Amino acid sequence: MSYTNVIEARGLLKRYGPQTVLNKVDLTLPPGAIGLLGPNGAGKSTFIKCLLQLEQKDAGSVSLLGADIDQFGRETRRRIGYAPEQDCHIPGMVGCEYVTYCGELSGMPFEAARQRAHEMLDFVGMGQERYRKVDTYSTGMKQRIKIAQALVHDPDLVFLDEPTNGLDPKGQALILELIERIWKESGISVVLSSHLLHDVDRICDRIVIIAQGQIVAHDTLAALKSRRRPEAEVVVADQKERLMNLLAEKGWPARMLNNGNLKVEHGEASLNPLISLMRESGIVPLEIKESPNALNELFLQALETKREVAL
Ligand SMILES: Nc1ncnc2c1ncn2[C@@H]1O[C@H](COP(=O)(O)OP(=O)(O)OP(=O)(O)O)[C@@H](O)[C@H]1O
Repeated sequence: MSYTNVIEARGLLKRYGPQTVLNKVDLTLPPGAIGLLGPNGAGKSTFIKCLLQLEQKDAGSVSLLGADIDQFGRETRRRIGYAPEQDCHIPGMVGCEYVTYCGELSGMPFEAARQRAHEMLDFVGMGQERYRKVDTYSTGMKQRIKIAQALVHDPDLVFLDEPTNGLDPKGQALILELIERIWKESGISVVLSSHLLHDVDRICDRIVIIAQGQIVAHDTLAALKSRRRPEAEVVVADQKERLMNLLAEKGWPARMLNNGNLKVEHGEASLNPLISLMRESGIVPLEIKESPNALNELFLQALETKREVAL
């Protein structure tokens, strides 16, 4: 089946008891490296599980790779890989046996599955450890073997749920490098779920921010990074009241932040008019900071929403 979008969700609703975890999510995603970003408990894993029919949705429709999951769920799953957030290995099994077995579960004949398993274990950088029981692996190795099993059947789309969890910065960087290659070198679309902005910022070309079961932002990384609110934070040592008055005369709303700095909605394409105003008035700024790009700002807002709900 041909497709333009790898994921299309319409009105996706999921409740656990009284809690609405996905609140009528609408989302259309073309092929690519997609970052699903949100604070802990935002609903990322539940979203992935509902798409993969590991959890039953309460309402809405979903198409993956152009096929409605309610009609073609089983067939579609063969073309999709999944590395869950939790450990998913089979206790007592050796690494290469386990990945081979996952290939067979996806319908591959044993020989083909074994060959492809070794290729994927090479890809994720597993050496002789592949002949050891997975139970003895370090966290980094377990994350890598989860990626190998998700790719063994050569899917068109792969979901990686928090694949950098529990890793030190070096381990995180290694995993992110691997994930970047999945899309760039193999053309397999990747949905990378993370609560870390840095993860998705580095390697995803499209970002979805989810908070409290709702999509709060969805755009290309480039668009989110270039979108800036015409605001600035001004640090001045004195004359704050005078500056506030000058800004009000100019028609630029300003407010004093808790740290004593002034937040100015200057509405201009650059900081130059604000700098000129201050220079002409003889007020010397210690620093003028542009507002963060939309990606940072939206993610901070998502974190903030989460915190407010927790209080
Ligand atoms: N099986 C379940 N039964 C009841 N509540 C659940 C279940 N699974 C998840 N939840 C709740 O649904 C909400 C969303 O959880 P989910 O795991 O989807 O979030 P997440 O964004 O993946 O978070 P994290 O980054 O911590 O993995 C949370 O409040 C969680 O407690």
